[in-house]
Amino acid sequence: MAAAETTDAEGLSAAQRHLRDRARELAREAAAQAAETDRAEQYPWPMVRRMAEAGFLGMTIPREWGGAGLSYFDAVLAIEEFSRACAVCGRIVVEANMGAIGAVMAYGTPEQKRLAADLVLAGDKPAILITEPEAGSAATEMRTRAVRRGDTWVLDGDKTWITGGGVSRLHLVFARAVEDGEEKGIGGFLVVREGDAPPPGMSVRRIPSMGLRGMPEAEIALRGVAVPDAMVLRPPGGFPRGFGRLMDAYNGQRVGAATVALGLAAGAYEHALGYARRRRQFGRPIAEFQGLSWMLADMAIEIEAARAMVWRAARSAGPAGFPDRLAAAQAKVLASEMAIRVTNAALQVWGAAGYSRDNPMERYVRDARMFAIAGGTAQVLRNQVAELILGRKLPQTREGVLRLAAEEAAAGRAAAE
Ligand SMILES: CC(C)(COP(=O)(O)OP(=O)(O)OC[C@H]1O[C@@H](n2cnc3c(N)ncnc32)[C@H](O)[C@@H]1OP(=O)(O)O)[C@@H](O)C(=O)NCCC(=O)NCCSC(=O)CCS(=O)O
Ligand SMILES: Cc1cc2nc3c(=O)[nH]c(=O)nc-3n(C[C@H](O)[C@H](O)[C@H](O)COP(=O)(O)OP(=O)(O)OC[C@H]3O[C@@H](n4cnc5c(N)ncnc54)[C@H](O)[C@@H]3O)c2cc1C
Repeated sequence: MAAAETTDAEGLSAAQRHLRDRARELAREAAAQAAETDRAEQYPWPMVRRMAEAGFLGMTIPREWGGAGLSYFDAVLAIEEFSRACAVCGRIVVEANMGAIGAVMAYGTPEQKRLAADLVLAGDKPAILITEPEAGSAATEMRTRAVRRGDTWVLDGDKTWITGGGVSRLHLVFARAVEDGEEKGIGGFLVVREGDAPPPGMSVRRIPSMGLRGMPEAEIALRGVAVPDAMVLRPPGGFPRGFGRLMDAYNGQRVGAATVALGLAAGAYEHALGYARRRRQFGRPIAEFQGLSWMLADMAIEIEAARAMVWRAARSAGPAGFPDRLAAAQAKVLASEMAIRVTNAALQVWGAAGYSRDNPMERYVRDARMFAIAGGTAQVLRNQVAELILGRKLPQTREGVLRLAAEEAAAGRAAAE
């Protein structure tokens, strides 16, 4: 029988502590460039190369494809460290280990896996294209279509708020699959940018955003983009179950996004704690004022609670190898809302100095804001948590609510007869 692995008080193995220490070390370089990345609104390519060389991109890719074969939990340990220093870097590590790359590694053909693994290990952060101008939370109402013409699928539609638009090479496009004139369900289509220009038929327009300014967000128009049949990602159950199985993979990225929120909150808290000890008013360190020390205490409590939920979600990988849907949604709601509160409180501790753009606190506040919106808003994820704990579908459309009411009325009449 194999000896049980020794873990520390946090439940981490020696290898996991080493991974975290390595990430912490490299995150010092990430910290040094974070302000300039934000100011210049430029994707941090030099840092991407450093993270790729150090093996932080593609950690979760199985060894047979050249990755490190690490778990989502291992990846989470590294993502928190990068996000404390530079949330843009943290998000790059998320998308180079979870989401689209997770879906390809789970459902892809050997050729698709080879292609995706090579791109990510060389420094690509894949993009996932779900949202559309008229289909945000209601993602299943997407209109983008992939129409089969022989061995080629032709994509037409508009995607928006696509993270990495213009810098990513691998794109996982969610679209309605139409074969023989009939809609079959929602599928995943892999589109690769080979050179500097977008692939034929794809155009990209950057959206100016509030935070995480080193990471481009973009509108992406797809006009007759040709995808060979060999680049269609076919999860078990085919197109009719395509959306659900692709979302299974996306639950991993929800945990990743929750980790970035956790990391940046922890980074802001550390800056606030240090400042509260140093800064003196009324002849005393400001940390001695109960109004402030309780704020610091609440920050510490909230961060620990979020970390516990994020770790639980990351460790919950189900049969498909992805984190559990309920645990992922719970962790993301808690961590994203916590990050907004904690970064705001941290800025408050700094007083006017926190409000200056010479200081990282205002960046932390801006960077924290997106996580309760992207990847499923806090409201929509609460709907999902409610459905899963109640064990029933809670329809959001008017038609769905009316249908449910009619079904319940019919069941009531049948019971009375
Ligand atoms: C799921 C929703 C779009 C609600 O739409 P519907 O009410 O039409 O859909 P459902 O009937 O609830 O679901 C359809 C189908 O999918 C399965 N499903 C849904 N969510 C999950 C999940 N998280 N994990 C596994 N399976 C899931 C569901 O069971 C159904 O399966 P069957 O057909 O029964 O097999 C809406 O609730 C929603 O999630 N909206 C948010 C959309 C979203 O998250 N967009 C993210 C875009 S990417 C992004 O933002 C990146 C940012 S980042 O930094 O990560
Ligand atoms: C920084 C950033 C990065 C992103 N990256 C990506 C990406 O890489 N790929 C991608 O595909 N998408 C991406 N998105 C898009 C993101 O997934 C959507 O913004 C999100 O799903 C919400 O859609 P929406 O913005 O259209 O809001 P809407 O769906 O229009 O919602 C507006 C408001 O209504 C609420 N609401 C809507 N429906 C309900 C309901 N049923 N119950 C209760 N409240 C409800 C919402 O919570 C929200 O407060 C990103 C967004 C941001 C901000």
